[in-house]
Amino acid sequence: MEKEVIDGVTMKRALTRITYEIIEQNAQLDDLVLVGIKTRGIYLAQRIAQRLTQLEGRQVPVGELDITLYRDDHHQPGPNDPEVHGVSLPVSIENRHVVLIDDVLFTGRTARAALDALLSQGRPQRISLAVLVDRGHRELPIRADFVGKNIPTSLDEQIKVAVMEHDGRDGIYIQKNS
Ligand SMILES: O=P(O)(O)OC[C@H]1O[C@H](OP(=O)(O)OP(=O)(O)O)[C@H](O)[C@@H]1O
Ligand SMILES: O=c1cc[nH]c(=O)[nH]1
Repeated sequence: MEKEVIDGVTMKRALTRITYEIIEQNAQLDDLVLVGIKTRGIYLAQRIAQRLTQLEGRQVPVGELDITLYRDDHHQPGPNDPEVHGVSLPVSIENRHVVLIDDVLFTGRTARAALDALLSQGRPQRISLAVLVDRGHRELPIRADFVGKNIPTSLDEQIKVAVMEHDGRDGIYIQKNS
């Protein structure tokens, strides 16, 4: 059974805070490119871009990465690395500051695959990682630069982020794997 741990209003506030932090760290918003990781990271990237426009009056390009986990058991960390299926970047990332955006950071394997995919497209000046939820249990030396919520979990739990655009509601939920 799933339990709501963060409601939609609090989730929106966390995204707004991440947006402010990105602004603070980027005097030159001209150099910024946001890249969302499928599925929900793409919607979160679009929302942060919209908020940036509202707050700063600037349009920031948003790209997409399609990365699928190849795991025997989707709920447990496994030995197989995620696979990159698609990279869609609206502008060159050469010498830009790329902020990768995902909903959940767990083992870090998706983020690592995303870094590989980005670096195959050019040489950004810098790559940062923004996640709505850091649930711990890293298997690689990867950390997020911008974190919406740290939610400590056990390995038999799963974090589900719901976004209005895909799930018809906003919120963060935790459920026990059966
Ligand atoms: O740090 P990791 O262990 O790699 O886990 C994090 C990834 O897992 C989820 O993706 P999922 O494969 O469930 O795809 P989805 O976003 O399309 O649901 C989540 O959206 C992250 O991309
Ligand atoms: O709990 C988890 C782990 C990986 N990906 C998720 O979306 N949730």
